[in-house]
Amino acid sequence: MTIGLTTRDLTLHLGGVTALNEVSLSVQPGTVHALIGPNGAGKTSFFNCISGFYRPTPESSVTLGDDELLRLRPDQVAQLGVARVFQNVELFGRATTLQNMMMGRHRLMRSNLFSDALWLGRTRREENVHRERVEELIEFLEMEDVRDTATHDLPYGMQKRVELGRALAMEPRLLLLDEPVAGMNTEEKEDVARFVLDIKRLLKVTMILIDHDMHFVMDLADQVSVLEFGTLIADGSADQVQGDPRVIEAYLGGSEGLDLSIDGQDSWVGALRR
Ligand SMILES: Nc1ncnc2c1ncn2[C@@H]1O[C@H](COP(=O)(O)OP(=O)(O)OP(=O)(O)O)[C@@H](O)[C@H]1O
Repeated sequence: MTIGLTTRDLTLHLGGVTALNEVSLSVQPGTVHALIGPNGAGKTSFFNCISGFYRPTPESSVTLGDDELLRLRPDQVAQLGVARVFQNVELFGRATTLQNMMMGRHRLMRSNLFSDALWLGRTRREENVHRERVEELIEFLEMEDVRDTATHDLPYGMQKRVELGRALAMEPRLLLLDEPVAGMNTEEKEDVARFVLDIKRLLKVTMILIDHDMHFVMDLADQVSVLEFGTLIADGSADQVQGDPRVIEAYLGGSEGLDLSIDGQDSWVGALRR
């Protein structure tokens, strides 16, 4: 079932800094929801709160469907179907694409070492089912050519794709994408954009996306939330947010500009959508 996420008064103190200040927002089921903001705005902190790595104030609430996520451990949050693709590559480099993706099936595997010893047959059957699912995902992400390649031998863009595959292998209900196209060339970005649209359309997974590439974000996101100094300053469609004076000020007032110019041309993700 497609599921949404709601935060109420999400507040996080880190040392002397209020990294998140009463952030209340709703991520609609089956949508791509972007979270943007200048450096230090609180985006990564937001993900860390959802994932169970950080402890927000007791008044805060984060619900996934009917489940309250706060006060759960990261492994318990993962069990509820929240998967995350991290900013840095976090693969087992000597393991192959297939092996790395099989690790994503861990939360879905019922067998453990003890039952393995007693029920070899069942374990083998279970392993086959997981293997089949991973093979389907390898096809979905067009990685057949590299399925048996050690991931440290793959180009950066392909390593990121394996990570996406491992997260999808968890059969998540919510996928957190932390700067998925940082450091990628245009072609690699186009691939990621295409896969994000396919994940939404075909797998119907709800996604929250953090990225500094505004073309990528604005073209993909159904809804955009903007943070500044831990406070939610705008929330709406890409068009609404881009025209919001507070958002423009937040970016232009900082060291980085919000570069939304597309050189008079249609954007590349826009072209993909047609
Ligand atoms: N471990 C920490 N201890 C103390 N302060 C922290 C810690 N991590 C982050 N902060 C502070 O919390 C605030 C929010 O940081 P966060 O990393 O969430 O921002 P961000 O929007 O993800 O930034 P970026 O775009 O640079 O990744 C910043 O002021 C940051 O300096």
